[in-house]
Amino acid sequence: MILVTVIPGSATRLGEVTVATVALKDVTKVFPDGTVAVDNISLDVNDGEFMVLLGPSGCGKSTVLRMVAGLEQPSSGVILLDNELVNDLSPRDRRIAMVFQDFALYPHMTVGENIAFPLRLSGVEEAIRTERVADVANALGIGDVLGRKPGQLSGGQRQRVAMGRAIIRRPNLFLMDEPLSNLDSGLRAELRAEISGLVRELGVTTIYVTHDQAEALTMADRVAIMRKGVLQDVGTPTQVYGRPATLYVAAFLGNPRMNLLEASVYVHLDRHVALHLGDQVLRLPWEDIRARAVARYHGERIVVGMRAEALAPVAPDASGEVLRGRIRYLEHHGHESLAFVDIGATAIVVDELGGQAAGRARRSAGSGRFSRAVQRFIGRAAVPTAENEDSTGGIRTGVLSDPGRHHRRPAELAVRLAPYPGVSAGHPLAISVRMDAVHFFDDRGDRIDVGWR
Ligand SMILES: Nc1ncnc2c1ncn2[C@@H]1O[C@H](COP(=O)(O)OP(=O)(O)OP(=O)(O)O)[C@@H](O)[C@H]1O
Repeated sequence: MILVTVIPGSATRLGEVTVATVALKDVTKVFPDGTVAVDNISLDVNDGEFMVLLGPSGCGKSTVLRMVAGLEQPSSGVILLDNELVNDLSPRDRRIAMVFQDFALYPHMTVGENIAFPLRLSGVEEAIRTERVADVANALGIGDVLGRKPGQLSGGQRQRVAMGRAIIRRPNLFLMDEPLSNLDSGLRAELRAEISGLVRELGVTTIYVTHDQAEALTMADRVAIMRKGVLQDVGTPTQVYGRPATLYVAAFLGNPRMNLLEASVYVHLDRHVALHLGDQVLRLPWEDIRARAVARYHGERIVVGMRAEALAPVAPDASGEVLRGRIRYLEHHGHESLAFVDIGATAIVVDELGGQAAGRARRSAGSGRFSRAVQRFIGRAAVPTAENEDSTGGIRTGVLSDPGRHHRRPAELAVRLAPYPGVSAGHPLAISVRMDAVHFFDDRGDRIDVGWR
């Protein structure tokens, strides 16, 4: 891997950037045809921070970036750069540099001339231009190709030249829109380390747009996850991965994807909260700090999320929180194999591009003896009503079955196994579940939790 070398002192010479913070407050963008590309987003980017906007195609990431750059006007809301309202400031007055996916270099100019071009436009004299081009090119590891034309460069080198041309202007703020998406995966991995290393050395506040979660999780100080113009979650990679705010974020991040299973909640006072997954039951002990929060959904359906790292194959007779099923199929990835196990439960499939989860159904106070006891115990009125307990005392449907928001299908639990295990499809598997690593989401798709980050 080629590392970015920013020699001591050169960062200051290259950088000389001033403080830049970005704040979007209640920003909405509705295009003339009625498309709501950005829906009431508020987001603060700190000075020197590397903020990644992540989401599927069409969720509004580029529109946010273009509004910060001044290329689009917000329909409502304000954009502040360094606490100054810039809604009406032209792009050129914002000291912003943008790097796009389809960066265009001038084919007839050398690398050096391409990088120097913005300085030439602003009338910087040649001696200073030459010195700054050398600094930037060395920092980007392209100092030895300054005399070449773009056609004589690799894709990665061309992208570095584009970066160099953006950096040389000493922007306060970098805006990057999928700058790596045209490159092959090996080069992408190499360049993402270089780019994040370089902008950190330079200390330039950066907003970086991508739909690639690996880029987001590896490069960002913080990640802002969008869906259909709406901000879903903002946090460090560890926060959004480890404690996703919504079902959507949980489903979007991670490989393999988080297992999301429909569970019926049944409270066993003082003992545990039972989570019924089809015919199988997991128990969340009362001692678990989240048990009371989950107990509020007694008699209802929630979504239980388990990443593959929360699951481990165990001996068939193992006790504790164990799910049992049969392997439906295996995927071999070289360093590991994934078993997809039919455990007779229902999976909730979140539509990446579709609407948000169902609106919260109103919960009414319980009326039965058991309900009242639970209510007293957990101190809330969110317990089953006569209508949602069936005649056998079992649990009836909650509100997760709104087909417009999610769809359901038989669950195939993704479980990590050693590479090429001596098992095949049809083989029974017992899987232990680390209950402390399980996530809970309500019918609206919001995290059920105590406290927050
Ligand atoms: N000028 C425009 N007029 C009407 N709709 C637009 C316009 N520009 C973008 N849109 C729409 O706004 C929504 C958000 O687009 P945007 O380009 O911001 O999404 P994105 O998340 O950056 O997607 P991608 O990753 O594919 O670039 C999309 O539905 C898009 O079709």
